[in-house]
Amino acid sequence: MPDASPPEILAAMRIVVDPAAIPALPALQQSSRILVPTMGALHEGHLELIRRARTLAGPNGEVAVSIFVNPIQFDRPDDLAAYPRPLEQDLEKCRAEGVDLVFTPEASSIFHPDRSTAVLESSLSKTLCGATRPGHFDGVCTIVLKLFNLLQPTAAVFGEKDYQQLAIIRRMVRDLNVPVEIIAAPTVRESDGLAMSSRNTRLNPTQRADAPRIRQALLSASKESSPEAILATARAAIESSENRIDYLELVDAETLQPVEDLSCPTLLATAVFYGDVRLIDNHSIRPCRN
Ligand SMILES: Nc1ncnc2c1ncn2[C@@H]1O[C@H](COP(=O)(O)OP(=O)(O)OP(=O)(O)O)[C@@H](O)[C@H]1O
Ligand SMILES: CC(C)(CO)[C@@H](O)C(=O)[O-]
Ligand code: BAL
Repeated sequence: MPDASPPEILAAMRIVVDPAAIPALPALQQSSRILVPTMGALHEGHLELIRRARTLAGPNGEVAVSIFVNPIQFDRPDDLAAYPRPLEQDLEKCRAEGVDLVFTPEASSIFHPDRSTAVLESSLSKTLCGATRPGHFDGVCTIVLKLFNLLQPTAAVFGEKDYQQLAIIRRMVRDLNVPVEIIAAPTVRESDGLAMSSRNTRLNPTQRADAPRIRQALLSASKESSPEAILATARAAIESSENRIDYLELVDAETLQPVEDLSCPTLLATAVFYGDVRLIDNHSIRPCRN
């Protein structure tokens, strides 16, 4: 019996707030659901992730986007309070990209008041952002696993701007046998090289004009031939009267531990404060030298 629904209704994007109302993944035709987890305030970086998901899902698969500012991954209450939440604009952007399902729950429906279980990663999360944002990646792993359990995606797309997050999610999926394929997408940048980030909107004009130095510094320093020279060059090029370096490290691209030489693929990674706005960026140094 043919479906009598008009095509515009068939194509409508579903917006789900209540976790209990998440539609099941149809078993036969729509066998894939590709999830893009976000905290909203969507920009071109997110939209590239969504386009990647759309391509992977194909015409019969589903693209799901979660928009949830996850309170348990914030180490500073002021950062959580100031996080931008332009939900209506986000929904319009998702519609324009052909997203099938947006999941945008309330924190109260996600976290039981009496919750006592979390996902803790104990190796990759000890350096870089994990060292300066205590508990951050426990919060990320816990919400991502909950999103996977709720939405049952076949695959999920994450950005390389959050390189450490991507590595930790891959580790979690491996260690806990989570049946979700993890797809990485490259960092999308403004025309002056600044990595797109929802927090960029909180920079004042002077800070915004200064911030591209982060990317320029990582690129120029990576031409140096020793870890010491790379770090010294990057530090000198990032530092300005507008900012404060939270961390700047050269780590093994796989273990995320600091390196003493350049014999393996490495990652030059930094977090930089402009006032109370914290920006991150990284640059992979390949191929192996020495
Ligand atoms: N510039 C970017 N290029 C590619 N992916 C990105 C970019 N910015 C964010 N992402 C990815 O989008 C997903 C959701 O990230 P999130 O919602 O935290 O956005 P964000 O811009 O990183 O915000 P912020 O860093 O201010 O928290 C993550 O997988 C993240 O890596
Ligand atoms: C993966 C994520 C959506 C979990 O809250 C968040 O850490 C982010 O936006 O990168
Ligand atoms: N994309 C990183 C999320 C956070 O800063 O909490």
